[in-house]
Amino acid sequence: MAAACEFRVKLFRNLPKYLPNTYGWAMSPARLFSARLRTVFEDVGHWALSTWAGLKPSRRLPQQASPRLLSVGRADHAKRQELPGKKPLSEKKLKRYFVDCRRVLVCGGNGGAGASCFHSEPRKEFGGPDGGDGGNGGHVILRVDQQVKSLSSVLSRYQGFSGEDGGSKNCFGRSGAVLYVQVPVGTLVKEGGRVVADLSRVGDEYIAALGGAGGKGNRFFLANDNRAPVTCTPGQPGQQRVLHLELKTVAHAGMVGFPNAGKSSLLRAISNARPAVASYPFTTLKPHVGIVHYEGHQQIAVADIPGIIRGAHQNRGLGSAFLRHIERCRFLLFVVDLSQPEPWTQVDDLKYELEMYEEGLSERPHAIIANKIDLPEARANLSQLRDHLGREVIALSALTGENLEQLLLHLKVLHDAYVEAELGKGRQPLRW
Ligand SMILES: Nc1nc2c(ncn2[C@@H]2O[C@H](COP(=O)(O)OP(=O)(O)OP(=O)(O)O)[C@@H](O)[C@H]2O)c(=O)[nH]1
Ligand SMILES: [Mg+2]
Repeated sequence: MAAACEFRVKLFRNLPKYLPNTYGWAMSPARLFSARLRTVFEDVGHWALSTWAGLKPSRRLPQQASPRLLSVGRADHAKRQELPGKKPLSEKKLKRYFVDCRRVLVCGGNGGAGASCFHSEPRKEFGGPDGGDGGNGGHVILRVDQQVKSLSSVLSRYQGFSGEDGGSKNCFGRSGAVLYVQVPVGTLVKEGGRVVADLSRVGDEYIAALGGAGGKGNRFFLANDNRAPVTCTPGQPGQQRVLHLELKTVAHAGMVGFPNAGKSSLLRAISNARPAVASYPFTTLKPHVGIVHYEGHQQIAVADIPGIIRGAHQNRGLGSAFLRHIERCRFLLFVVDLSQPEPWTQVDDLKYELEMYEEGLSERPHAIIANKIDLPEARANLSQLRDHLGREVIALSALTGENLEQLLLHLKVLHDAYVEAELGKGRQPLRW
């Protein structure tokens, strides 16, 4: 099927001519990146299109073209990529699978009891105490697993494995195995409203409940003044805790915008994520993360956050609960519907809501994306928006794919700046 073909678009050496270099980007002539997506800009004459299977001679690149690679997707093409016969899950169903809060009762395993018995052998009257100790109960440990994307697989109660009882002939009981609970990256563990752990990196572990210590057998109590102790102790019960797990989606970039601004359409256009798109507000009910692939196996994770409206911090619309997913995003993309009158008010409102949620959140590195440039009223609003904001705005259309390459390039610039800053602080940058 033609739509399923992988396309690669070769970007000419003279790309800066067509992309306004208003960000002062260092447009390196070297290979910049290639995003593994399917659609191309057929309307840009200076872009040539090649597929591995069958090149149209008229569309072949000229010999002098540099081998810089770039490709981007287009929302309407993206829709056709869905596998035939496999119906995508509706947003409502997806929401059921996406759980970002969980209350969990965790109980460590109980310790095994110590044994009380005496050595018995023919012709050996006083064999002495030989009761072994009980095994320790197993801990319950929360462990970050990159494959787990929501807290839906986390149960409401976990009971750790108990240790075995001690036996005769100085046999010690086996300790209970550790019970691992897999949680997604970005899980916050709270107890009584207090944050006790922040599992933000792959492989992070937190001991949620300690296993109880095993009891002592009577052999343990053997002493010079007591050669035949009968005392043994029971195992201790495991620790019990009620924990609140909270997921904060971890992605490089977070898309923030009013409902219907086209965030989901944009994510579909630049990545393989498939959030639902519809013309009614609050279509998206849970965060979606899409991966944008660049050359050299570099990946940038972009999160589509449900729509935010004015007064979200007072629980209007879907409320501000989703803003916590933005907290972990390293940089933001403010998506504005350019076809609406006075689109700059959207940016102001979004920044205000972010600021009300957490001070300084709106100051994160960000870009302003003006979507729906294909509509005639949007074109008229663009210069006004630029004047009001006094900064560069990336005007594009998620529907037609117009100017998506500028967003992809800027995304890379933001990502590179983040990586540099993290390395400068001696920290490992987030890798998807
Ligand atoms: N003309 C035009 N329509 C667009 C464009 N992008 C999105 N739309 C339309 O805008 C409507 C809303 O798009 P969505 O992607 O669902 O918007 P959203 O921001 O994810 O909305 P919520 O999930 O409700 O927050 C849909 O009908 C899209 O087809 C665009 O670039 N041009
Ligand atoms: Mg949406």
